[in-house]
Amino acid sequence: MKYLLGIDLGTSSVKTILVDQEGRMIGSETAGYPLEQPFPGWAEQNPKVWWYATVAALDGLFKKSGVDPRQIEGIGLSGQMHGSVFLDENKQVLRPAILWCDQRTAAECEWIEKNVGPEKWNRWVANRPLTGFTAPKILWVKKHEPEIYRHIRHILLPKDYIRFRLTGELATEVSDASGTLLFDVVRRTWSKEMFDVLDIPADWMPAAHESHFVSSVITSEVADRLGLKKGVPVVGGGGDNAAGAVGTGVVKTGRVLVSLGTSGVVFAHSDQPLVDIENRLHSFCHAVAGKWHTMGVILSAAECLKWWRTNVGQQEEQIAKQSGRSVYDVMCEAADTVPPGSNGLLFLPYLLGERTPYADPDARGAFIGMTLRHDKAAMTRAVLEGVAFALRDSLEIMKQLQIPLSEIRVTGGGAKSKVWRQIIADIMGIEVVSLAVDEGPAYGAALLAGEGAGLYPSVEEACENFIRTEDRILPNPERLQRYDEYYKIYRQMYGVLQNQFHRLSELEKQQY
Ligand SMILES: Nc1ncnc2c1ncn2[C@@H]1O[C@H](COP(=O)(O)OP(=O)(O)O)[C@@H](O)[C@H]1O
Ligand SMILES: O=C(CO)[C@@H](O)[C@H](O)COP(=O)(O)O
Repeated sequence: MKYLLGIDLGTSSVKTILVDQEGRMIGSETAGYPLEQPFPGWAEQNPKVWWYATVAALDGLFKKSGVDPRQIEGIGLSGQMHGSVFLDENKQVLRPAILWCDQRTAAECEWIEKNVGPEKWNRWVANRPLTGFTAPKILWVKKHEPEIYRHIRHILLPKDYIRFRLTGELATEVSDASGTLLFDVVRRTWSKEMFDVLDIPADWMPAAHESHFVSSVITSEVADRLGLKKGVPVVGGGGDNAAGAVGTGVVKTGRVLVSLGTSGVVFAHSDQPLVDIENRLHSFCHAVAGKWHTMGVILSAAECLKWWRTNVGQQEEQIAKQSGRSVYDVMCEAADTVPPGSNGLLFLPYLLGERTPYADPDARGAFIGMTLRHDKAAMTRAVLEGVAFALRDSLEIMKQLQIPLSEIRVTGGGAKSKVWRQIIADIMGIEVVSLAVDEGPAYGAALLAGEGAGLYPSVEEACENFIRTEDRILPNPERLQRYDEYYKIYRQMYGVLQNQFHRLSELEKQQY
């Protein structure tokens, strides 16, 4: 039997999975790491920590699965997008990576807005500048850390640092490159014009390949250390959402991916490049060769539930321990006893600022409409609903763009909750499908490795052969109607509170 390895470098942990050539999941292992927030709005991680976690997870995976690692025929990578890893001439890490949810680059985005403007950025890179994207981070380092900037010779995206440690090669692929603001998404190549106007050396970014392409093989040292055979190919892989779309079979028009990870994503496949000229959504390359996708991203999705659990979930932790269940299951079951609409309570999930549809680093979260009747269960339900309302904002834009939306496939940690899946179906008004085996981006990365290693003729065919749907949840018409009323109010709340959010952020920053 031949095996494939998928590695997904998430924001909270790295997940490694082993898949056999028939697409069956053989085993998985994760290793976590912290998110550093040294200043309000900043988010960083040390790339070396990613690598140590990856090696630890792979050691655990091989030990647990009992599979001889020498039977592995290909490796695929996926990971959190947009983060920047700065390397010097010796390919040493110069500073912690600045992540996708880091909000420090508002001034750099403004500069790009003034000096480039929508007509050019739509023509060159199909996307507007956003604080999470890579190029503004480079400009920030140039201005605030000139000593570091002087030493930069290479810039990598997070998963591509793992590729570098596995293979010694500097490379990326089109889906992740799309989120740098330096990539011509329509022509699937780097944009010389954007490098020139931002005065960023083009040779700092690595070669960008199609996602199934094998650009390199593992080094002998890595083969020896991990017990792999020499020369195992590593394919391009994908940004976590594009790889997640492959891993859930979102490789056809009409299928939509909703990801409930740290961030929340609504992702629609497209056969042609579809540029939202108003730039409300991202227009990126898909990890499927010659295909694209349109995507809305909220910065804090399942992270809201994690935040809520961390701060108020001690009692639920105890119950979970005693009953051998996940604390999230305990919390979601309690939320299920509360009627839709949480008895008139709304939650705005902008705990990390926001991206879609409000590109606002200083947006903040809120509970709105509290009364003495509201208890913890109602507030938990409001958190789940608030995330779903925020995702519906992206779906509404997709409807305006006439993107076909026939079925939602859910993935990410939050998708484990049937209660949350039902809320998504009832708020979005579209059937929500979960998968028999949901390993999301890591599985997509493994299937891409299978195409690259020549085990499958195409990743689309592998998806159709191997991905099985399990649970189908239809929207309940009564609840949908009730949620429509709540959504009308939800939509107004950001506009109402925007100025107050900004003032609060200013006051908080003054204390540092
Ligand atoms: N059973 C569950 N029910 C609801 N939410 C869950 C459950 N298990 C995990 N989660 C949520 O999923 C999150 C982790 O999601 P994941 O997709 O692994 O994140 P990332 O890829 O961004 O690191 C947790 O923080 C938690 O909020
Ligand atoms: O910024 C984006 C996509 O544009 C995020 O989706 C990141 O890619 C992080 O993903 P998760 O760790 O939440 O999966």
